[in-house]
Amino acid sequence: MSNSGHDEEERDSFDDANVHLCNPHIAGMEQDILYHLALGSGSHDLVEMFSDVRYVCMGGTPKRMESFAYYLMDEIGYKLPAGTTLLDISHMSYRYSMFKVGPVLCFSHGMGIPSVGILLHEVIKLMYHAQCKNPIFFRLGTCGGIGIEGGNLVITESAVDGLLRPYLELPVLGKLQRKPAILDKQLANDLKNLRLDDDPFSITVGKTMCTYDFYEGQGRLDGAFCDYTEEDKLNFLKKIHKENIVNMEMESLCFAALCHQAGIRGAVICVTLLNRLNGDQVATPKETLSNWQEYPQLLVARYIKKNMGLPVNKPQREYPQVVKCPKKHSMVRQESASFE
Ligand SMILES: O=P(O)(O)O[C@@H]1C[C@H](O)[C@@H](CO)O1
Ligand SMILES: O=c1cc[nH]c(=O)[nH]1
Repeated sequence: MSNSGHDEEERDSFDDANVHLCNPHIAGMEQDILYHLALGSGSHDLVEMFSDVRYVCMGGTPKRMESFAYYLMDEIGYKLPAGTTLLDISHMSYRYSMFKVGPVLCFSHGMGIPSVGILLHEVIKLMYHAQCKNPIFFRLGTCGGIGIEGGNLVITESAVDGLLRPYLELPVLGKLQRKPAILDKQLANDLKNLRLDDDPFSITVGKTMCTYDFYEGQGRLDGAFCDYTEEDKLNFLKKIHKENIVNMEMESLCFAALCHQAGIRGAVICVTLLNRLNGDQVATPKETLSNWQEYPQLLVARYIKKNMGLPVNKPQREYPQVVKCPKKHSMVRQESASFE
């Protein structure tokens, strides 16, 4: 049995397999309206529009995903049909954004489990209706590092909730359902191995704590409410760090659980915005943050290019280098003069 919950023979047959839905009702429906994407199996020719999709990339903001779509176009050498521009395919939904670059679909998923969960239901159904073969899903996010300085990458090995439980718990028809939050270990390792010596970031593979809130849920002292001390906070962060939890964000649990349930290989790659052992506020200049947000994109673009048989290259532009310090949880960043 592989870590995706499917045995190797089953996995091999996935390589050319359509996405199957664990829902007997959909096949019998006259049409399926993907309401939050402003698409439908009756209103759109989903096979014509999307059957060539092999990679689904998602992240919090529309801007990040649009930039990623443009970056991918350059990287994979994809040309838009003459006279057309990159369109937000689901702009009529006013909920999520969606861009297609050849075999890659890029979505914004908003913040938190409810938002990414709705998107994932509809994207998984889209893959099914479009008869996509064995798509791979990536979340390209931001996170708070635990013992890792800002501007480095974490690839999630497995996700836990705020109580360190490795499943998504969802009330369904008045009962709690538990969906195991398992990610593909091979995919995580393959991504990690794509780091190049010149890269300005380190990559850590470890456990991610996925919370329902950015402030109290992540033990911050700077929310509108707080009834614990700095010592309480640090004790908690150090305790979970000992359990190999290396970052906190707000979507990985649901992403892992729904990908696993659908039999889809998935990976979560987040850039750290700060080391939570040193503080709570995200005080890094915006320009630096937007540079850091490109790091997960570099790695995922490399994975896609390698899979497509294209050469993998080092970053095409200069990024500031990380300088390691001897102190345990500490690294300082050497800002390049042209950068700030
Ligand atoms: O993909 P993003 O950068 O939105 O993910 C993290 C988790 C929350 O959605 C958000 C909090 O700032 O950032
Ligand atoms: O600390 C952080 C930073 C980004 N996203 C989070 O959820 N937490």
